Amino acid sequence: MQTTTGMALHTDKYQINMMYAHWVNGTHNKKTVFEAFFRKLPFGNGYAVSAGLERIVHYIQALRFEEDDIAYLGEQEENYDPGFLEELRRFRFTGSLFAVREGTLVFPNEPLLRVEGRVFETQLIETALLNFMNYQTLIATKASRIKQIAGEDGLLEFGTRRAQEADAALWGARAAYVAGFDATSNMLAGKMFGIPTKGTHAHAWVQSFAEEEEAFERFAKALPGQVTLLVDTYDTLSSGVPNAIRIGKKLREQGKRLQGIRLDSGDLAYLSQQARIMLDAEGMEDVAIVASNDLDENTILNLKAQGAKIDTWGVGTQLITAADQPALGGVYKLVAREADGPQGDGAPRMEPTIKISGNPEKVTTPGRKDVYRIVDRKTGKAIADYICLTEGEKAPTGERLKLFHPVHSYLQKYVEGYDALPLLEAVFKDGEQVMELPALEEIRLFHKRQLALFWPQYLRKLNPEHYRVNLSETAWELKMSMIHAHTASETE
Ligand SMILES: Nc1ncnc2c1ncn2[C@@H]1O[C@H](COP(=O)(O)OP(=O)(O)OP(=O)(O)O)[C@@H](O)[C@H]1O
Ligand SMILES: O=P(O)(O)OC[C@H]1O[C@H](OP(=O)(O)OP(=O)(O)O)[C@H](O)[C@@H]1O
Ligand SMILES: O=C(O)c1cccnc1
Repeated sequence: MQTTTGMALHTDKYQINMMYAHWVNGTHNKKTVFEAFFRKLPFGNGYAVSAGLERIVHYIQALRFEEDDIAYLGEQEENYDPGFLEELRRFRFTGSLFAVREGTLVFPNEPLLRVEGRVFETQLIETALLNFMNYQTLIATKASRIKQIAGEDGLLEFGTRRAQEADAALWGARAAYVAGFDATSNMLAGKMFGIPTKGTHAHAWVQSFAEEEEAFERFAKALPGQVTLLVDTYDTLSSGVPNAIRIGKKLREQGKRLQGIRLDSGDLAYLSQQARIMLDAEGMEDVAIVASNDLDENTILNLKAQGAKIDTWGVGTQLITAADQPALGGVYKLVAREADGPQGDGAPRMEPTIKISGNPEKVTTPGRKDVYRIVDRKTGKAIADYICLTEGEKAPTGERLKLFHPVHSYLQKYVEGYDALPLLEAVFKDGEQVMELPALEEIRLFHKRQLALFWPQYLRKLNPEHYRVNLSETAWELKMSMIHAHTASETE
């Protein structure tokens, strides 16, 4: 389930077969550089929220082929050579990982991960890395959209029962918390990650007693400090709310307080307004109204526009399954490889590599790259992201900088008076973890600060402005020369 040990086989068979073919050819220790990025933002959003790194780190730390993995591989129809299986027995990740921090706002075509190492290991981990990065980034992005609309209202993650199995529920709850949700209903997620947990009660609680009022009373007696009553089992306004008010009064007499009521069906705008009037008439202005029922950012926005009196939103299915776009299309592409032929005495000589496609959006950008967030010193706001090669050119340092659109090169501009914040940070170097992972609260805060770096037009839910990700001139020229070299050799 949530374990990251024993996950060496959490990969596609073609990775094992490529590892094998490299081993047979004696090329398995050749150095490679891969970068992971996505091409299209989900949900029509203006940004995505990076997530998944913590799990990636745990996965890499624990990456070993256990004896039962080796035995299973030995049974495959490929009939792998025992020498290869022996090599897998000794397998350890010896490469380097550079990654953007969880909670970072990220954009299409910029590397979120850069993995460097022997092709034997960089190829193996592709599947798991994309699996973790794509799902968690998707859910963090969906949660961030909901948070943008909910503002300072409470947000509870209720998705577990509808999630695509247990891992999705747990890591999805964490991704939602990173992006601004306040609590989860999933107790294991609370225990594992330290996310605050919250819960009301279900219709079954009310149904298990003859009378709704009795059910409320018994619940309040058992949990006097934590009473949020679900008021829609029979009839919200004629039964649920009046009964909740009666319990609220009793609690008040005991010096306690009814925390809230929960609405879970019907017209949530109308019912919340009426319930608010009824509660306020009894001096219960401090009793919160919680709403749930297939909510997402659109229904929440709509309900707010209708003047719904809802303080806290419980969001499940739509968030945890990213229902309107159930996958993020992140990819992992080879950008540099160890050159053939004799190597010098020092580090291996690397050369860029490109993937050509008839679709210009799918042509990869060759070379080992870094990405910087260019922030205007005067406004403190991000202007654009800037991708440049790690070798053969200078990282941006504040002087006049030419920005290039990576696909439409005629789109260019110059910027000055900026800070260039590097987004990719070293997480592993030569197999050793060099970054201490931040605590979850720190990640959440970091995400909040990230949002403050962007003008609101990039953050709005509907038709946001397009934030630019640019290539350095040198990276652009390398890409063009490699495209030309390939197309020229094709026409020869
Ligand atoms: N005032 C409103 N404006 C827009 N959408 C609303 C409003 N009130 C509720 N909704 C949403 O409309 C949908 C109503 O779905 P549905 O008709 O299945 O629920 P219901 O009949 O009220 O409850 P259930 O079938 O769960 O008992 C939900 O997604 C809910 O969040
Ligand atoms: O609607 P979601 O955003 O997924 O939130 C979680 C839902 O789970 C519970 O419902 P339950 O499982 O009892 O089903 P029902 O209310 O949909 O009948 C709760 O009452 C919410 O309606
Ligand atoms: O605590 C709740 O109200 C809750 C938890 C999970 C799913 N729906 C509601």
